[in-house]
Amino acid sequence: MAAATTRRLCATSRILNSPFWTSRRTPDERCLWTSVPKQSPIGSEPEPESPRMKTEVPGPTSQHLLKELDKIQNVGSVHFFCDYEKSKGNYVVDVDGNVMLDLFTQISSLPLGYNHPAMIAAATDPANLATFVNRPALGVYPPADWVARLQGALIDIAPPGFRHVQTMACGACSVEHGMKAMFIKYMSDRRGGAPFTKEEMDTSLRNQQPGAPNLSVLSFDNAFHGRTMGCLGLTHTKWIHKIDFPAPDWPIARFPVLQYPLEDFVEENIAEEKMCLEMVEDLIEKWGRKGMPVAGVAVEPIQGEGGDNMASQDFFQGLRDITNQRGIGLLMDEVQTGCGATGTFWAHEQFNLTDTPDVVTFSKKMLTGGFFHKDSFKPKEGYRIFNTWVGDPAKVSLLEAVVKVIQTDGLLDQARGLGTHCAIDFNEAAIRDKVMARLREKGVHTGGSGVSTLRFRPALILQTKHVDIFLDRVDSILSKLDKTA
Ligand SMILES: O=C(O)CCC(=O)C(=O)O
Ligand SMILES: NCCCC(=O)O
Repeated sequence: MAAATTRRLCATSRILNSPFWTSRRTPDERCLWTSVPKQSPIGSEPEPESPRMKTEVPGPTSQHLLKELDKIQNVGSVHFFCDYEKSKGNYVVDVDGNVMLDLFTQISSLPLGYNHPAMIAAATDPANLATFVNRPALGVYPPADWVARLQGALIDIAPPGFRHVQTMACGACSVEHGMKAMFIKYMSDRRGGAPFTKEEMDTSLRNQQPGAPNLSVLSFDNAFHGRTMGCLGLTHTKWIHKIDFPAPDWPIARFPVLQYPLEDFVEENIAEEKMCLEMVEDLIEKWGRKGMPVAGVAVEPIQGEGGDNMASQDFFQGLRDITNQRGIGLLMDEVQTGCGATGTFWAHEQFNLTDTPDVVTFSKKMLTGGFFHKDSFKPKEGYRIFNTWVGDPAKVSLLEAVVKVIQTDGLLDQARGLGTHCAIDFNEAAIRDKVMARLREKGVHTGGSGVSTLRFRPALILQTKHVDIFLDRVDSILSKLDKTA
């Protein structure tokens, strides 16, 4: 009994102990949002009142489809098949008719839940038809309204201090090109404005120096920045993501491992963060001596796939100071934390940095990938940050609708504490997995992360009543675990 009770208390204190906002929360605040779509999603049906389970999950229809899909591709990651027409608001409906409260929302990528009327309206607006039908090579043939769309959907909600944005297709693509922007800036600074030499141009084609310089990017233990080959060099969560793939010998620093409750471990946590920052400096020196200078540092404001690991604003200010002093880039990866998930549009706003990061990447809830960057990180030549699509205007028009809802419904004003970005640590992965499975049986869909963490990634339209449904289910599950512990 005592062990499970401690687990529960730890979970609660973890949620309530974000290092970012201790000053503006009270102990009984819950992380919730209180806005809902003004109309019902598709058709006239409202969001379901509560979960309704008909079968186990995956149910028979999902299991049949899994077998069929397995004939075409690996299905090792598939949880269940969904009915996206019937899914509404905070509820996902699977192909067996199970109605589940969705607190994971397609790995954190549905800003307004399922079938939000504002998004349906944008998708069916005849004025958007040409955008949906004709996917342009945006970097070469942008549509006439592209500047206005970038302004309305992206620049208007850019983190403070940013006026430049580059769209991309997905999160990894965004981080990959964000890294390129840091390399371009690093080399351009060191060239001091001189043009490329013929030797640089020729050697670049054969992956040789000086055209292909031996630069590195520093990342952190338990970081997740995507799965393309460059991004994988920064990703250190699970071996299954990395094994068999060549990876660059780039420096990896310790990400602070804070002790909770924060107020009981003030000195220890300060010392931990200081040690991590010293390690960053040491690694930058060491890699410089190895002939692989560090051109930038990549970090998530909250490590997402790695288990919702957080650090204080002092730690992030420390990173900004170190990178500025050394003339190298700071890439803040907001793929999972951006678009209001933490109660501000961008999580790093809560760090009150004295200078902005150089690059801020986004995707997931933003629907389009991309990155904001400082003016000085805009390449001087075309085709350097480029591919055929460089994003998709159709996604940007949906994002415009999302941004309007966030603003008109005041979703950010109604966030408490960490907004929707919450997690619970369990002592063991097996217990976390058991709780997640029991929650699913009771109609609440959550996600795992880190070693033994259960994460919540609901839509921004989550209300108190949804949090109550979760708490009711989890209490009953934990009290049963108490009895068997
Ligand atoms: O699970 C996550 O946090 C990251 C999801 C993702 O982008 C991936 O697994 O490639
Ligand atoms: N990074 C993949 C996570 C997917 C899942 O937990 O289902």
